Amino acid sequence: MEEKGKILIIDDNEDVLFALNLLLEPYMEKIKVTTQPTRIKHFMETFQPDVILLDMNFCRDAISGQEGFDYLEEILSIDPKAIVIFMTAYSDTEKAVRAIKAGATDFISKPWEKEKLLATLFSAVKLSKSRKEVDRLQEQVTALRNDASLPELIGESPAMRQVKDTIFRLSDTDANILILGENGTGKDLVARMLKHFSPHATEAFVTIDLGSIPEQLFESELFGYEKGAFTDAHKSKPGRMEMASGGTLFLDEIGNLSLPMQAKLLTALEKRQIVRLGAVEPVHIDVRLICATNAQLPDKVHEGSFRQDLLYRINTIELHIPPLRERGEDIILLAQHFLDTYNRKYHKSITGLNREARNKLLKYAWPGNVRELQHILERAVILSENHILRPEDFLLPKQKGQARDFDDEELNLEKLERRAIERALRQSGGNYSLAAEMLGITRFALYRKIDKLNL
Ligand SMILES: Nc1ncnc2c1ncn2[C@@H]1O[C@H](COP(=O)(O)OP(=O)(O)OP(=O)(O)O)[C@@H](O)[C@H]1O
Repeated sequence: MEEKGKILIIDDNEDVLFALNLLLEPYMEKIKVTTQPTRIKHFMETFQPDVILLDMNFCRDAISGQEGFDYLEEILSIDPKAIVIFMTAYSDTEKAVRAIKAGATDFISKPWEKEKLLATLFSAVKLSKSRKEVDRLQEQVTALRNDASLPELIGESPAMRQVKDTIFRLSDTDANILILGENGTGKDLVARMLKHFSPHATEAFVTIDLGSIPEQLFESELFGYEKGAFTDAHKSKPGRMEMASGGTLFLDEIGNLSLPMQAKLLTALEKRQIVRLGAVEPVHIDVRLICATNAQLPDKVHEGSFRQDLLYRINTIELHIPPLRERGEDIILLAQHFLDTYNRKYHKSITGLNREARNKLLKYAWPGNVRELQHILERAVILSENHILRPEDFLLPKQKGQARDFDDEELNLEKLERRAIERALRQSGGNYSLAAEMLGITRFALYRKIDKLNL
């Protein structure tokens, strides 16, 4: 079916306007007619026509067509992408050619042939709609690209070096990647890095946080909709998958997706096409998929709340981001990094953290990971009056599980020592010097104890 559009007709002859209105009414969405070309601007602003049908001569007996050219110029100065069709006298081919050169889209001759007139108008409406759609998509892509300022991924611990190596090794692939890690470990940042170092680096990067969109909006967000698909759909809108086409789609918190939505997502990924809500025709999509979750997806598969086939589709490569408590000195590197950031932001000049403050951060278990560290540093920078941050500048919540390693019942010294060493090694990310410092012994003494306890 041909697409209906809004047509503005400008002609000084009322009979022509009447006849055109009558003829076109069944085929068009809306029609406005006027004998006064001086009202062009008003109609363009209030009616926003898809196509303007413009007569060439307005003064009685005028034949030069110059007025038509003047009005065309005015229209294009208001909207350079306006679609204008000239109406010319039958024999005026020369003027018609001139009109196209001046920026008109097409012309029709008077008296018109109905079929030819309709065909010309339908293709003009189609052109207008696709121009508007392309404009909207381009705007969205530009906005998304500008948004992609990439912070540095800080970390030199073995676990983080491995993450960085994997990101670089994946730089020339298109494989679907599943990023796993606790909340706040940097999954979003890693997804952006993957895109930044991929063949799609300059294309769109579109994120959708499946944990935050209500179930009933899932389809319209992901697949888009056509005008009139539901009560509030006043105009058509592409979904996130369509916007990401040619680039990267980042599905955050994929573990939160309900089973019916998992089925819809899987179908779209398998068929590489989506159908907008209210549309009939499918749209081809070509996206590189990156997903992230803090959930144990294999457990969810086991209990029947996550589809095995969807897991296979999204986890071609799995990338594990370690919790902050296992990254040792990275905690200090990150603290220094956030200190610099917030010094700049709040115009402070705190130079660093003293030894006790560093130890306090190293011993804490960081359930909220890097995000929690970032907030703690921001608060410390704002509130501290010291030149160097001290332990009292960091108000760390008391942790429920903190005493578990040393529960009240346990008095056996060897067991206590073993647990303390194991915990220090875990928290230091396997760095012996740091673990020794945390335990308050020398590196040499630590080696001896590890040997004695057979750790
Ligand atoms: N290694 C890092 N270096 C620098 N900044 C980091 C690092 N890791 C995380 N951040 C910062 O910490 C904050 C939280 O990171 P991010 O949002 O990527 O975590 P996430 O794992 O996606 O969290 P969630 O699971 O809650 O979605 C962000 O401001 C991010 O820029």
